[in-house]
Amino acid sequence: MKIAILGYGRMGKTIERIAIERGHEIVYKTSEPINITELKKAEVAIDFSIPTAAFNNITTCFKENVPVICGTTGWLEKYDEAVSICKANNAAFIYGSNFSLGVNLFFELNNKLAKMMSKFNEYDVEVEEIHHTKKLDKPSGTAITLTKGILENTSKTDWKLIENQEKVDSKTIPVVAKREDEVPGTHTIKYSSEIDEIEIKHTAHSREGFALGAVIASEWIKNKNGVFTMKDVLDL
Ligand SMILES: NC(=O)C1=CN([C@@H]2O[C@H](COP(=O)(O)OP(=O)(O)OC[C@H]3O[C@@H](n4cnc5c(N)ncnc54)[C@H](OP(=O)(O)O)[C@@H]3O)[C@@H](O)[C@H]2O)C=CC1
Ligand SMILES: O=C(O)C1=N[C@H](C(=O)O)C[C@H](O)C1
Repeated sequence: MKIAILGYGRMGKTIERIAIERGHEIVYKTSEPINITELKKAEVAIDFSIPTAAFNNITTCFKENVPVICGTTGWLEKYDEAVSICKANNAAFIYGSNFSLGVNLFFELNNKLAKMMSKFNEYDVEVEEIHHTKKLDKPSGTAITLTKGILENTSKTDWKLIENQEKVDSKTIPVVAKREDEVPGTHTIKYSSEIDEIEIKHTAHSREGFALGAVIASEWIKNKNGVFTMKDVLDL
């Protein structure tokens, strides 16, 4: 396939390598606003850019009828608007806060565990994410997806990013975001009672899984219209 890479940073470069290994051609790569003539050479665009650029990038692709895989996080307040523009243009779109197979399995496990734990009030839940110090957004998109999974499956009603070990009320999920040198991405869900703790954790060892998932999603979306998720791609 002919692929455009929007955002040629850490992820863009990893995606380029994996896409070429899988027989694809990178026809356009940029770290600047889109050049439409260049974009039109592509059969699919993969956006791993920055929070302030993602919405413009993906909606430009919708208008030019280039399917988009978007992994950029930190712009989700505009997700619903993006979906409307996608549908209005009969375009194709996948946003994923995390494209790795492991994390998408972890999302399912998190939902199931939350549902199970919802019957037991003696446990408090906490979400923690750790990422490298160059990450622009906080909490991570993955932590937000995990938190939404807990909200959908328990009686919790809200979440809050905790900066200084502050306490939250019993209806709110505390989300802790830590930044450490080169960490690619670690997410932990912890249920604690007076008696014990139950913890599930996903640790990414590199960016390979995110990039491979994004390339697989771009292969999957070919000849499709509509708004999809990695759950559709992986048939989970
Ligand atoms: N969904 C997932 O599985 C994953 C998502 N991510 C997310 O992907 C995004 C990118 O991460 P990462 O590669 O580590 O970040 P980087 O900072 O390494 O890369 C971002 C790139 O986007 C460029 N950029 C700036 N403005 C634009 C623009 N208008 N259009 C296109 N590109 C632009 C930056 O250029 P410059 O440096 O010149 O500003 C930079 O090269 C983040 O939001 C991150 O959270 C990361 C890993 C996995
Ligand atoms: O910025 C990153 O690096 C990552 N961002 C994504 C997120 O915000 O969840 C996915 C992954 O954890 C790495």
